[in-house]
Amino acid sequence: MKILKFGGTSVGSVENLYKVKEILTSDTEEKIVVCSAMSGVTDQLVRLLENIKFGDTDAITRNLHRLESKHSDVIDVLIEDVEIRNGLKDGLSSMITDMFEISSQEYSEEVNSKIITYGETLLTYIFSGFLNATGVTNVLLDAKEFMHVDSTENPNIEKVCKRIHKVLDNNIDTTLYITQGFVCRDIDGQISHLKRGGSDYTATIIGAALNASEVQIWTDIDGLHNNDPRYVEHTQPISHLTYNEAAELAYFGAKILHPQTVSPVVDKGIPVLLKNTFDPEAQGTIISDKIHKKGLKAISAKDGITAIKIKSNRMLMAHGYLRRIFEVFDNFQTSIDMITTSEIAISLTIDNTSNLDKIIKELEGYAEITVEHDHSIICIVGESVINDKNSYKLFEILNYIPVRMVSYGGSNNNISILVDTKDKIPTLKFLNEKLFQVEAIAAV
Ligand SMILES: Nc1ncnc2c1ncn2[C@@H]1O[C@H](COP(=O)(O)OP(=O)(O)O)[C@@H](O)[C@H]1O
Ligand SMILES: N[C@@H](CC(=O)OP(=O)(O)O)C(=O)O
Repeated sequence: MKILKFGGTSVGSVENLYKVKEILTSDTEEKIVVCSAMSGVTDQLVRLLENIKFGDTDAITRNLHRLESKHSDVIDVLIEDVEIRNGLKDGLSSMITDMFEISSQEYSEEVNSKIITYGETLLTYIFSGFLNATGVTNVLLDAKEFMHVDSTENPNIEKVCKRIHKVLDNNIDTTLYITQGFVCRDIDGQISHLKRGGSDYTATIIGAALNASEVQIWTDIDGLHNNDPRYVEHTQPISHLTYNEAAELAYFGAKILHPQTVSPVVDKGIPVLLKNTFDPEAQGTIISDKIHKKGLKAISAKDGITAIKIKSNRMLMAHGYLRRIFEVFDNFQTSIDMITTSEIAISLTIDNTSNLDKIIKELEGYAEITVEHDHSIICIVGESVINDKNSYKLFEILNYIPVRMVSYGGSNNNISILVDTKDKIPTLKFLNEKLFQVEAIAAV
């Protein structure tokens, strides 16, 4: 059994859905296919949720009609048989009616999750219908029946395993299943959802639950590149990554992978392949526990970072001071990403600022606090990267860009620097040239 996940761009148009069909029919192995919403649809649903919050019924109506016609147009082009086409359109209309009903309710967490996951529901319904109509027999599974993850940080794989086996046992003659990414149920059985981009995580949770032979993540690029291709030219795909490397890169901003993607499959050693829907022959990236090459692999950047400097002469020669500071962050369930210390000051970074005011108020009781927003962590990753003979070159960045913090040696596999977000792109470009010897480089 293989798990294949197709992202928003891969299922974002009729033309692309044909490409996905080709990939699915290229072999006969048993597969579960996890699909995202068509690209742009989840963002549209986020806007719909704003309309619901403000009780803006005109905007809700406009939004839902736009959503219906977008999906209805896809059915028109995909399905030739009139009867099947009309049947699918009836189903679509009744889903939109359900959405109207939910949108008339008072806004709540459950309304939020029900609405925001509808993009996956609509797309999988149409795609499964299209495959069946064109002779590719499949069964559409409702992910809400088995994705009981309890807590998104710590999914209950055993529970998912039991439930998904039950669902599969009801369909033993099938070798192709289509299901939705992103949606799940929480510990109380309420409909919930994973974080944005979470369908990758759905795929690896299912992969772990079923002990799949591999999980394939199909997207619009030929694997994880050694730098962010949105900002840097001449990036290269990486053929092999370890789970550690992939987890660091995903956590520190490599958008191609949801940050939690690899965690469910690490213990079971299930490989994760990153493949390009638009170039299926390209090798892509294999993520596994095997170290193919040590040293520098890739650079990524995570935005939205806040730096906090905590300064106090009382730290001088005192013990127990760090513990008190960490306790404050712990009490407000705020995790710390980077940390550097001197004898009288500590600088640290957080990305979740929802409790920042309370944290500062408490810290101000015994230290002078300075807060700087809009920073980015630039992360240089590779197994034993700190021993790579080229790594020292990254410090030349200090000649050109004001670096706020440096973290070296916390792990052998990661060197991080903190810069103002306005310096992120020049930093990524500079490091690309220095570390990967790429000639084309923008002037810094
Ligand atoms: N290091 C990286 N390697 C590859 N792609 C990256 C990297 N960093 C950012 N990206 C971007 O991630 C995009 C894929 O994002 P993703 O959310 O996985 O798309 P989808 O879910 O629609 O398949 C790529 O088009 C690319 O621009
Ligand atoms: N549709 C959801 C979940 C997801 O994983 O999407 P994508 O695979 O397109 O990143 C989102 O936009 O967040």
